[in-house]
Amino acid sequence: MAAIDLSSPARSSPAPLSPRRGSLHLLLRRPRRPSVRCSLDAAPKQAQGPPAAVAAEEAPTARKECYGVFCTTYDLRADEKTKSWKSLVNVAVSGAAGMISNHLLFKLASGEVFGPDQPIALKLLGSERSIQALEGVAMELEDSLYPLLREVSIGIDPYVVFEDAEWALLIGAKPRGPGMERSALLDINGQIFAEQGKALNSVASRNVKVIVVGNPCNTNALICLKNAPNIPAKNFHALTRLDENRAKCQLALKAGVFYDKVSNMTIWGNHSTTQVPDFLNAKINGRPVKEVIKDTKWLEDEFTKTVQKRGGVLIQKWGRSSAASTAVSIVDAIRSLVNPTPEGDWFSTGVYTTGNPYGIAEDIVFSMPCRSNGDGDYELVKDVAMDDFLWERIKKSEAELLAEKRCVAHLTGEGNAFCDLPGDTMLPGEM
Ligand SMILES: NC(=O)C1=CN([C@@H]2O[C@H](COP(=O)(O)OP(=O)(O)OC[C@H]3O[C@@H](n4cnc5c(N)ncnc54)[C@H](OP(=O)(O)O)[C@@H]3O)[C@@H](O)[C@H]2O)C=CC1
Ligand SMILES: O=C([O-])CC(=O)C(=O)O
Repeated sequence: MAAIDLSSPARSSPAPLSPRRGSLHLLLRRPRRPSVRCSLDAAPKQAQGPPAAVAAEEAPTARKECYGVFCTTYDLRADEKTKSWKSLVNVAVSGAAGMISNHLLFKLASGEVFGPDQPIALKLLGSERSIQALEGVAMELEDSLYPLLREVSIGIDPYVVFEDAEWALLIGAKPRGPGMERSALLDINGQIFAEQGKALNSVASRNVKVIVVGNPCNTNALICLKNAPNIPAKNFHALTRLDENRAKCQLALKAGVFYDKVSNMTIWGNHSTTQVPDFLNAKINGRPVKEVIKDTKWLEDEFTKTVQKRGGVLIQKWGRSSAASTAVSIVDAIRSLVNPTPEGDWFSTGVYTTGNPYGIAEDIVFSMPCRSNGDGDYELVKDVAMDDFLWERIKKSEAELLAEKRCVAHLTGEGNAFCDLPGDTMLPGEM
């Protein structure tokens, strides 16, 4: 159990009668469920009475799961300002007390991700290790007075925290420590993602969109989707948007243009040092990169390696891995799915390969170029050029992912694991 004192006076004090802007729930183990909610779709009877009083009458046992003064609810439809808002979106975040989340959560709550008329419920997953810190995160969210942030809950059981999640941003994962074999990391983190996949399968929205950030993110995403057979495999993503952003930045620097002039940037493959930043299809000012940057040697060697190892160089400078830019790239990844892709452009995301038009091995999670019409779904881009240089590198990343997959067969329901990982491949942060 989490080290939380549910009998503390702060949590057992009566719910306040004055309306509040949000609610914070503390979620522990099944079968406890929060039943006091702040909702835009409040039932009509709630709309008629004093909201806090209704909550107190209907959910006496829920009170103990609330956190201090946050145990209240109210009818947002009664408020002129919020009447035109969309209905609440449920966003679950794991590793919510970690560094990336510390940037991301405030962006989500501000409205810059889902839009200014999209109220949001944040469901934060921590662990016994982090639950105190998570309370601190939730308190900071409350103190930020974000109008769109209508519900915050924290907990350590994914079966509770992921309930009804429409987005699951899976960030929490054990970092690879000194001397730890990559196969051990795959196993430890794979178990986390297998459990979270099962939890999503049981309790999340049937159309939940899942973005796996925790490394090794491609194989973690594969494990997660294999453990969630009732959720479309297409809904699972491994975050490679940070790599795309890094690649755009390097091309812009070399061409002497601002980075908004770089488009059609694909990262192919694994979020590792075998990833392939594609300069064959990318464009600068609408022209093929190779027409603008004539230094082919730079593109093939320096550009490719710089992008592959950017994370590691940053760790050497900072002493920790990219957190702010990763959070920004998660925002970009979500925005690319909830807004139509600009005409002629695309974005990169690690997705399930089954049915891909490129000839990449089926049944792995591989970063590829995608477009969206803004409904949360995507299509793979078909008209991309391929040459020997690009294809050779794609095959190397594919081989790495196939080896990772063999290594986690025990977690994907495919028999006994057999680990023969290529020795020269690493996470971007390892070098
Ligand atoms: N795909 C990408 O582009 C990128 C991915 N990453 C990856 O994102 C992940 C999170 O990074 P960041 O937020 O900086 O990391 P932090 O170390 O700050 O946070 C990671 C969180 O993971 C959780 N965790 C889960 N299991 C364990 C475990 N066994 N041991 C320790 N912690 C665990 C912890 O939360 P709790 O105790 O609550 O579970 C912790 O708060 C890492 O895997 C990192 O490699 C980082 C940058 C880019
Ligand atoms: O290896 C890490 O943890 C960091 C990482 O993924 C990156 O910077 O791309």
